[in-house]
Amino acid sequence: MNSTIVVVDDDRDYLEVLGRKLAEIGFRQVRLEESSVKLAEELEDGCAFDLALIDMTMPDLDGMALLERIKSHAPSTECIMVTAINEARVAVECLNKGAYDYLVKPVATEDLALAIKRTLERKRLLDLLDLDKRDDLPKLDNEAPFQPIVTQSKKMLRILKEAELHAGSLVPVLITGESGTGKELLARAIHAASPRAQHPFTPINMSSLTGSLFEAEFFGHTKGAFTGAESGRVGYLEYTNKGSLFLDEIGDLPMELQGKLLRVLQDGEFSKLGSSSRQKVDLRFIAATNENLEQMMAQKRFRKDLYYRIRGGWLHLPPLRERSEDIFLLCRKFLEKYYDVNTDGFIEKEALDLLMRYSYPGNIRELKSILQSAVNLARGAAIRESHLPLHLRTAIKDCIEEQIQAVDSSVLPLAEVEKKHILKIYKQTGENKSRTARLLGIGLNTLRRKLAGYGVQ
Ligand SMILES: Nc1ncnc2c1ncn2[C@@H]1O[C@H](COP(=O)(O)OP(=O)(O)OP(=O)(O)O)[C@@H](O)[C@H]1O
Repeated sequence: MNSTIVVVDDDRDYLEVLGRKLAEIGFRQVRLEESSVKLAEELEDGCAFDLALIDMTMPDLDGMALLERIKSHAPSTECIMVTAINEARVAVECLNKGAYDYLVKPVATEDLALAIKRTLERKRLLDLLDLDKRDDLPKLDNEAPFQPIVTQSKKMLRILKEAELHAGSLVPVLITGESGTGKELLARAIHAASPRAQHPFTPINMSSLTGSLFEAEFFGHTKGAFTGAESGRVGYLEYTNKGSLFLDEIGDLPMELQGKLLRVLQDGEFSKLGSSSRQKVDLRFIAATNENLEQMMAQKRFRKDLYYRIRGGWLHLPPLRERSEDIFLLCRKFLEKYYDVNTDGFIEKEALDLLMRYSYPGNIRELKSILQSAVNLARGAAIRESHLPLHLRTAIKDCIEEQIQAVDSSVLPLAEVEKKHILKIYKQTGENKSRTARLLGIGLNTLRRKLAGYGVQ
């Protein structure tokens, strides 16, 4: 596991005992420290850990004094006190001073694992709350898993930090966003940043599942389970054991299969087709959709219990048109295979202008395919306007004309201009009220009121 832990105890033998137990539980980043004074100095110099396991009785600086110093200099380090004396007064004092838990020696591995799990879960929740309050941009602790996601958008960088915080825990994560915004890429990054990174990541397209396929695909089957089952087959659940299951397009899962999926999520147990024995699996679930699940629930097309089960953490990816600062970076990333992107000449200014102004209904996937086609047409030369698809050039020309008309219509009363604009966007979104409200930056109720005023239901 990726959390950083420091254990402080002046008794070298006990330090090593705890070190071994932590390795057994799966923690890899553990520091064993005999000197509480040395650790306090380092923490005061800015060093931080996710968790400190602190012995109470130590010479020079005892556990209680170290706890106080940690809470004033590195408050985000959670502390668990470890003591030889089981005394309620001492325990209460430690908790009052900011320790999260209190363990009595000798500590059983299961108790240690449980206390650490609870403490790190609380830390994750506090870090998530803190993220909402902060104005500065949070840094990723482990950048490598998120490297494939190219972005400099502040919105996106905050989402990546949130994703990193969820990655360390077991909570199911729901990723929403329009098609092509990078939901699968983010799901892969969460898996890679999680303690499960060495185990399988299995993407499943839920829209392709039918009633009979669901069980065969998820549970697998034994030899002879049904006509034609000439050999046994391992299903997604068994294959992915200890890894992450990516439930893509979950909004497209037929209602009759949602109950079956819910049972899988709740029980973590299943029986192969053709077998009566139950098998247990240890899985992390990540789901994604470009549907509005809340709307689907209101229309009774998506089960509420399943929704709350999959939405432990919720990450919503903004469309590319809301992070246009990423367009140039993405162009560089997608073209670096074919061009020397360190020189300015790989794409002509007019072509870049068009790419920067386009609205990308297909998001990053669309940008990628536009560039792939442009590379083919340019045959090694810099990409020019004429290498870009006609629909993109036309869309931008139309948009410029509309802007000119909008200026011409400045003699219209303001209410009339507003009405025209709202109705235009409403039409462009296929009469989708939520999207229209989001694009216009107004509340859904305000939009409904205005549409009703224009005689649109
Ligand atoms: N920030 C990014 N940086 C680099 N490549 C990206 C980024 N976001 C998306 N991509 C690329 O864009 C393409 C679409 O991404 P992805 O499949 O993850 O989107 P999606 O939201 O899951 O789409 P859908 O809803 O259609 O399944 C992929 O080739 C992916 O690698």
